[in-house]
Amino acid sequence: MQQICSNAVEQTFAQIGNRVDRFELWGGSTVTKLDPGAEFSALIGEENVLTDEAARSGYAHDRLPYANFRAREGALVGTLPGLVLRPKTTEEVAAVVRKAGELDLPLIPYGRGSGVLGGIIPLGNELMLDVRRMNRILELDRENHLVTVEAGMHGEDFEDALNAQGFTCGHLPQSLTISTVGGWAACRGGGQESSRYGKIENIVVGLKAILPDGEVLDIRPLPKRASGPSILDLIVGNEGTLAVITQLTMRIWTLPEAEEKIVLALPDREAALNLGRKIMQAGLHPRIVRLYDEKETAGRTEGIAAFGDRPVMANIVLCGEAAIVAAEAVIVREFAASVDAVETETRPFDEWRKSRYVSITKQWLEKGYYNDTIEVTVNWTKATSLYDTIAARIAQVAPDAHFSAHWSHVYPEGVCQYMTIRLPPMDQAKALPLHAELWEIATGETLAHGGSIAHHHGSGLFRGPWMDGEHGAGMEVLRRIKAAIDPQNLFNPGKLGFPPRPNAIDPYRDRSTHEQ
Ligand SMILES: Cc1cc2nc3c(=O)[nH]c(=O)nc-3n(C[C@H](O)[C@H](O)[C@H](O)COP(=O)(O)OP(=O)(O)OC[C@H]3O[C@@H](n4cnc5c(N)ncnc54)[C@H](O)[C@@H]3O)c2cc1C
Repeated sequence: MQQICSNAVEQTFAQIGNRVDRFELWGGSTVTKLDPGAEFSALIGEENVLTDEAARSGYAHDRLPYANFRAREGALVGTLPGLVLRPKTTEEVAAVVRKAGELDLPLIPYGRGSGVLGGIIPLGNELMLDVRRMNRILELDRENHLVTVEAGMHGEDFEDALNAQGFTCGHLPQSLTISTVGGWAACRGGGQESSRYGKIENIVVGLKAILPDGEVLDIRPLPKRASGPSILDLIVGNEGTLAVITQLTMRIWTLPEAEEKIVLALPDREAALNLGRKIMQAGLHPRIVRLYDEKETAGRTEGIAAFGDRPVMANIVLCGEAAIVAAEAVIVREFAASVDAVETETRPFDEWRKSRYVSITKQWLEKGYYNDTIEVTVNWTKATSLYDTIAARIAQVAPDAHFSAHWSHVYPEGVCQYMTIRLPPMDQAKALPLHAELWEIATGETLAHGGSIAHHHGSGLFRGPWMDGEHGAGMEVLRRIKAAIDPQNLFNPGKLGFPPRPNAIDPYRDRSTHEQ
């Protein structure tokens, strides 16, 4: 499996890179020659159909690091979208989808392009369906603790509006300021407070979405059901391949009345992981659990003596009713003592909180580095071995590479390992295969450790080659569902390991030969 993945990714993206010029020439030409612009203008207004190249160029890729590396060299991974369409309502989305079906033109839903797996990259001049004009909160239901919001609403605006009413939705990704509510659900995202509020699939309880035939799917926001498999679960995480989400109904919570911050220095990573496990298995509800390896601890704790002989940091933050917070704090401190942790000043946490929505990737990119992040999940029993194995293998193949990790999404049964990999500035011809090899090591070892290849970033384009390894027979189930719901392959073709359209860039073209 590992070898397959390595070859697939390396060849796939090297190949796409080599073919870039051809695809740049294609940019917009096939679709704009057909000129369906007028047809869509009749549905959503001429001003909401963007045809010029400059506007379409802004939608050529998301924040997939590989695409950013290629962009540094002036190259595209895919094509430009044929047109950009900006509908305002669920009905307009339905009308656009029906028209796209009639014209047999594939489309890609677009939130704010903050995805990091290439989910919105057009592979053959797809229409880009920018949902950002759908940006209102439709209902705040205080009694049932639910909010209904349009999918294109800006994440930070949404959370700010809830806070102003005394609520939070509890989904606070690092990308809060650059993403949409619909994008969170489409990618099955996870926020920084997931240990208290859950991932987005625990928060979204109902939605409206448009299926590839233009039908409106309306999932009512009910507590729980036992009426067959969950359709909601099929749509949350579909990344635009099965449905365009137009509205979401989400749980909300009152803003917590009390908070307690506990910053700990621990002897090693194993102690930190044990602490996280104990906290979650005891049924506590911390809003933040952040466990850092030695490298990430060192970068955050300069000048704090406690980390001299205890080089690993844990930040635990409790919140809620004051009496519960006080009781949980007693238990956390008992657990901390049992793993030989020492409590220290809260400065590292306070500093993290101030910059919690700021990404450091851009600064590395600007300096010519190849920076990337990979988040996977694994059971507690395999967590230490997963880290050690990946760290050792990366050091072997790329001694100059940076590798570090933290664990900030914890569950009773296991943990998300969030890894940063970074290659120093070098020729791209050398860097890209090496970058692919680091991905193969991290992802292949995750599968070998029985883990999942993705915790919250989604799969998009880049993780396609590993989707069979991830799901086994389940991937064929997904392929059949996709083929049944979307027989024309209209919705975001070529993503999530699904087949691309004929004549589009096929990122999986050579995969079968590598599998032998
Ligand atoms: C610096 C940085 C930090 C990040 N931190 C986090 C984090 O903490 N947690 C986390 O979960 N993610 C994180 N991400 C990843 C990314 O921000 C999330 O995946 C986010 O949910 C994507 O939202 P978006 O609106 O930008 O979607 P886009 O990037 O526009 O789209 C992502 C995918 O979803 C599909 N899509 C978008 N909207 C819809 C819709 N309405 N209906 C159907 N499909 C749709 C697209 O077609 C695409 O496949 C981070 C990214 C960056 C760059």
